[in-house]
Amino acid sequence: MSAWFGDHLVLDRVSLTMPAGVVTSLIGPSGCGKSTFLRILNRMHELIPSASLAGEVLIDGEDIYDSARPLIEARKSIGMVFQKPNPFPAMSIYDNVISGLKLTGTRVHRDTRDELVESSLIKAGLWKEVRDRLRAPGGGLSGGQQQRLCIARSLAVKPRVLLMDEPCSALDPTSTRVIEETMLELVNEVTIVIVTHNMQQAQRVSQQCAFFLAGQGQPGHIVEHGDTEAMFSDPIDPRTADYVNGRFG
Ligand SMILES: Nc1ncnc2c1ncn2[C@@H]1O[C@H](COP(=O)(O)OP(=O)(O)OP(=O)(O)O)[C@@H](O)[C@H]1O
Repeated sequence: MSAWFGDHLVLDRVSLTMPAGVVTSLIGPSGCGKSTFLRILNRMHELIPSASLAGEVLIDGEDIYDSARPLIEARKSIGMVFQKPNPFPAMSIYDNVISGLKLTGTRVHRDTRDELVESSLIKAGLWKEVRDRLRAPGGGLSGGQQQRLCIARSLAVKPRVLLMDEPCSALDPTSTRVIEETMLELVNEVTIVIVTHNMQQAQRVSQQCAFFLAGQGQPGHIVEHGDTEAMFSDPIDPRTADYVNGRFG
């Protein structure tokens, strides 16, 4: 993929395979295009008026940008969780979980709705804390709980891929740990791609890692990608070594 804002090239011919059943982390200094890359993966980049792109995003060999494929299909199969938890604050916890179904036009029979809410909250690691107050507003939960509610909302649509843009950067260490555990449990059924500035987090949660970098006035590109452990212990490129060891960025 290449991506622009106006005539500013921000990603230059970036290519990455993110295998199913694997957590891939995207690391790199601020402004190198990680979030842009992530937003391209579920067609959110095109919501910005000046944004354009070239290339393709293949899932099972089919391009999500194929004009014959409805946009809603990509949004349903590729969910996203943002840096700042964004549940609907006045909406109940229950309704928050199923809100994505309405937005994507997914019909779920009344009888199975309770089950779906429960299973989504269990998968997001929140069920035990909210089972007795499902009708309370989502905005009444702590920051970490709200983020897990957002994960449950994404999971209720049964996505194949979950994109996470610095999902723990606004959270305390305990909530962060719970979300990291949730990610490791989910990865068997949902492929996860996470942007993180936290090198320990990248090492804890991801099996594959990609290091993005943009030189002065240059577009972002991938310097190196591969097995996370190898990238941290024995990187190929000296710039990767400097970054993962905290010498810049
Ligand atoms: N809406 C926008 N309009 C114009 N330029 C943008 C927009 N969003 C991002 N950019 C530019 O695109 C480049 C990549 O930004 P992006 O947010 O993808 O980087 P990032 O690596 O995710 O940064 P960070 O780690 O700080 O979140 C930057 O030069 C940024 O200024």
